[in-house]
Order: sequence, then structure tokens, then C-alpha cells
Amino acid sequence: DLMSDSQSALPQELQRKYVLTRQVGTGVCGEVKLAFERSTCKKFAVKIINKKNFQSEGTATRNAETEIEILQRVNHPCLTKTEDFYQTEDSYYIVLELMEGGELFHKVKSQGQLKESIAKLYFYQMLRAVQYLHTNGIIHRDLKPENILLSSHNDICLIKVTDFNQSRILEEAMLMRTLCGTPSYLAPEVFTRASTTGYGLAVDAWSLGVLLFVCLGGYPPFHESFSPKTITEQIIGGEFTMVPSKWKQISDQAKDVVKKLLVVDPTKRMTIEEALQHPWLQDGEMLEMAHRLMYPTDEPSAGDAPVDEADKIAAAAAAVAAPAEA
Ligand SMILES: COc1ccc(CNC(=O)c2ccc3nccnc3c2)cc1
Repeated sequence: DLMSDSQSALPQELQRKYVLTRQVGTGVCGEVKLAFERSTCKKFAVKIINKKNFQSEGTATRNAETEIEILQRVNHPCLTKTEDFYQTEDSYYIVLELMEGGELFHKVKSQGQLKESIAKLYFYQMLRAVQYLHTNGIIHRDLKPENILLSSHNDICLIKVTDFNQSRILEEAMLMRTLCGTPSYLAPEVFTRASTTGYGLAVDAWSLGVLLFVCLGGYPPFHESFSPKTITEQIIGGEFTMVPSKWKQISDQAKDVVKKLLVVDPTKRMTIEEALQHPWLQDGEMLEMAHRLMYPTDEPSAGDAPVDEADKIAAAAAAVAAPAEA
């Protein structure tokens, strides 16, 4: 039959509303497929999280629920928005807006280092997304180029942070309960900032430093081939190299942001708020561009023209044919 058998395992509701076609991304926790909404022919991404992979380790199932509840709770222009959600006894299906520019990882891999102005535009949006998460007591914990998606192929575009499956909702409540009990056996760090919000949030600041380094330099700060030391040793020592041929064309202010984020001691590392105040980001042109992308005024653009019947039929036929390539 025309529909590949993977369609048959889909929730009826999902199948009635969308046609799922080829795979577009591969997350650690499942796959992402291109989908067309039958009624509008609009394109979506459907992220399929297979519970089976999680069944074995109890914590991983909690991860999936954490990711699901976070995805449904968060709402920010630079965070992937959940359009729809379904589940069967062995999988979760999360319908997300399709990010046509794909992963930042592939852009840097194919293009090499980004123009400083583009790196700044993307970095500012990442800071705003992570600032929003932190304000809502969420640590992402897995920020990397694969988890930064681009809304279009244009350099100047909206970016979105995705993949919250490693996220943690700050266990403040748990800490409060702990402090109600007798404190005599508790370690000092449980009482200091380092144990909860302070320390936790700083991990995302470090990852943003690595992301900015990759966007500006076109290569990762910590890598086997740069030193006889393992990557872990390089990270623990905060040892990274700004290769002159790549970095001489980059401003001192941009380098300053990287150096202040890639600080080993989390209590000395620049915070997200401090990064947003850094001189490098006080750039009116970039800020105006970012705000236009994040909060577009609602004038309808040509692209929003309703799809006419012929297009709908063509897209649906293409969609049905698509599984053949899968
Ligand atoms: C017309 O069909 C396409 C056009 C562009 C692409 C490139 N996008 C992608 O590869 C991609 C990957 C993972 C994603 N995760 C969530 C949301 N959107 C995503 C998009 C993929 C398909």
C-alpha cells in the first residue's frame, strides 16, 4: 500500500491530521520527521520519542516527561513551540514548527566560521532563550550546535533552542523539603548558592561560550587533535586555543565574551544577565534586527497567502509519494 508501514503505528488522531514523510533530524532521544498538515498543507516537524529506549532506565522516562512538560509550558520566540502532542503506549509524538534552516551545526560545518555580525545576532537570540528558561527555573544542560535550529536558509534569521530532554526543572521544592529536616548531616554546598540556582544555571553559560566560540572560530574550543590532553582534561583546565589565522579578524570585544564565559570556576563565570549587558551586544543595528525577527509586527507577508486547492493536492501527493524515499 502507498503508506509505509511506519504510518500504521501512528496514533489515529495524528494520522488524521498530518501526513508524516521523510526524516529530517536525528536527536539523541528519537527522530524528527517532516509532516504536512492535511487541511492546510503547512509543513511541520514531528519529533518521535520512543519510550522503549527509556523503559530500562527509570530516570530517562522522567527525562521524557520533563521534556514534554517543559515543551508544553515554555513560550518564547527563540524556543521551539509545541503545536500538537500525541502518544501511544510506546512513543511520544511532538508536533513542532518546522525550522527550514536546519541545525546550526550543519551551517557552521559547511560554511566554516560565521560573519561576526551573524554570530552576534544568533548568540543574542540564544542568550534571550536561555535567559527565559532560567527565569522560569529551567536549566537546559545540553546546549550544542545540534540543538540550535535556524528558521530559514538566510543568514539573517530567527534561531530556536530545542531538545530539552536533558533539562532540569530546578529542584527548589526538594531543597526546601531537605532544609525542613535536621541540617546536621547536610554538606555545606547544600546551603550555598553553588548547590542550586547559582551553580546549575552556570552550566548553560559555559555551553553558550562554547557555542559562540564555534560560531566565531568555525571550530570547537576543546578537541582531541589540539592537545595531547583528553577533551575532558582540556575542559577541566579551561585550555582552549584561538588559532590566529581564524581569530585575528574577530573583534577584541567578541573574544572578551568568549573568554569570560569559558571560565572554569562557575562562581567566577560571566552570567547570562552579565553577557546581555556586555559592550559587544550593545549593538543597536543587531538588536533592532533581532527584535524584528523575534517580535514581527503582524502585517501578513506574501508567504502567508492561503494555499489554493491545486497546491494542496500537489503537496499531498508529493507527501504520499515521499515515503518511497524514506
Ligand atoms: C521542505 O522540507 C524541509 C525543509 C528544510 C529542512 C531542514 N530542517 C531540518 O533539518 C530540521 C531538523 C530538526 C528539526 N527539529 C524541530 C523542528 N524543525 C527541524 C528541522 C527539512 C525539511
